[in-house]
Amino acid sequence: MSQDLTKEQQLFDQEVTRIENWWNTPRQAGIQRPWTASTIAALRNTEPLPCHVNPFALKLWDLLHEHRSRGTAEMTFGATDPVAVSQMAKYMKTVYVSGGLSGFSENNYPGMDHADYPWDTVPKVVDKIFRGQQWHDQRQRQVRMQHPVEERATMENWDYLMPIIADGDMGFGSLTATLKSTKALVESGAAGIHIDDLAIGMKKFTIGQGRTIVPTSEYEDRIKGLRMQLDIMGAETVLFARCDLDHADFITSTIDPRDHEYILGATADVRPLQQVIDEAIMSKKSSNAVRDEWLASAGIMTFDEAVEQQFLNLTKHSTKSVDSQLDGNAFDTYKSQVKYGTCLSRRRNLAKKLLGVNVPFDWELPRSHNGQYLYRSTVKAIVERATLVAPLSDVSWARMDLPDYNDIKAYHEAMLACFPGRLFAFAWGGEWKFPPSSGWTSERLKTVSQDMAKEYGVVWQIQPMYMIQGVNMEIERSAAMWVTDGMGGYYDKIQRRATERKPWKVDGYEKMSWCGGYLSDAFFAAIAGEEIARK
Ligand SMILES: C[C@](O)(C(=O)O)[C@H](CC(=O)O)C(=O)O
Repeated sequence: MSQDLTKEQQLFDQEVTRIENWWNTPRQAGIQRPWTASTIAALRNTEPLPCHVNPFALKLWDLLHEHRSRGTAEMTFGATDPVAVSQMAKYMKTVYVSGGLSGFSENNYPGMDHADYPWDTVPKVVDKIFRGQQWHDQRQRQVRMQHPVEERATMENWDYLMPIIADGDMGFGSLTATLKSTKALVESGAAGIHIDDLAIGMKKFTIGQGRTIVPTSEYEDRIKGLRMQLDIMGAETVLFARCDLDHADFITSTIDPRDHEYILGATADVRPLQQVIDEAIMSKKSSNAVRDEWLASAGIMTFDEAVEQQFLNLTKHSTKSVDSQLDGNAFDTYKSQVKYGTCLSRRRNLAKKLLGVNVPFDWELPRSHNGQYLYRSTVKAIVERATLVAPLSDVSWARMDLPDYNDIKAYHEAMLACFPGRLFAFAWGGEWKFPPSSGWTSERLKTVSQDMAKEYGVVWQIQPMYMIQGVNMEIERSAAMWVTDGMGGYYDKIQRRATERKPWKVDGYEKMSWCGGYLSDAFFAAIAGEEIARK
């Protein structure tokens, strides 16, 4: 390489200006970055590759904003098969690539969604779908161009090039893994990516206890990592900041004071939970039963609750001498002095000063086998995390399992109070019961998607993996039919119905257009020198 230092600096400065100009475009202007354009320029290649996903990402961005201004939502579901996606294009404008579904259907070692599949599983599925979409688009265009203009008006014309939103899970490890998986997703064709605050290797939704989140600071770093990689690539990819704190039972560490308010400790004089469980296992007792017993006896609560309990005890059992020292408003004073991010030791000191005694509380005692700390999830904590990462992300998403409608409402209202006009995403689940005790009525359920779009701006709503139940039922039906009715059944129930569909479907079913029959013929004809387009 030549050593023209002036030229090198000039090119670098030009790149910095290009980045600054890009950050001033309407799509980028709302993002508040903690780094400068020159930092990003220094992390770019000397000749950055064009980002082929950008038209799709901008299409997604516009679509979400159109929905926001109309008060409607894009409804889609997770798919891993490009053929299925080609049919979805008739009704929806985006497609979701679910990690759970990919791990279950695109993996040689399938299993429940513990995000334990190889980190490049989702990028590979995105790549497959992206290429499939391009091919369907090419196939349709070629069929249409075979017909004169006036005939084309009666033909189908689908937009197969639906922006893909991909599951980035928890970034799959350290920050460098987050950067790599973001890069792979963007290169594969992801117009949107979501990333969450679950702990790597600890995603577990199958049994009662298990959801583990990382500290706030680690979540913030993941969002920063993803955004920084998008900046390095010059990618318009939409960043969905998902927060999985709802129903979380554990947090991996106490390092971030912003989480201290929600970490649970034992207030009774008990032995460490894990020690008790280990002994139970040795003596062939049920660890679950022992655990439940321990939890019931340990006085598990947050530190603030322990302070309140101590305050109530002191006031109830106060003697004259204690009474004279204890301010009757001590707990209110305590509450007014602890703020978001006040660490445990300051809370302890303050409580001691106001109550005159040490408040018993130990968050080490309930730690789990893997060292996680017990955690109490609240809507307030979700809002705090979502608020923190909102300026760096484009869409907020509170992941809620078996959600309480009142929580959904409280979360979105709190966020909108800080960020009016914010875009939100929401994932519905499978086999949820929607009980009235959680704010659900059959009336509400009927229109909840539309209502959430209109009232809160939840513009992207998905059924992430569970639509596969519908697909399974169709396959089951076809399998039963084929086995009992054979070719006669296929002819009558599938072939005839597909080919006789009116109006004529470009997608197919005639002359094998759905599997590219026309397109192959066109290749042969063009090579032979025939004109294949009609006017
Ligand atoms: C959206 C999700 O990430 C997925 O992989 O589809 C899962 C879905 C689920 O387990 O219900 C998730 O929400 O974590």
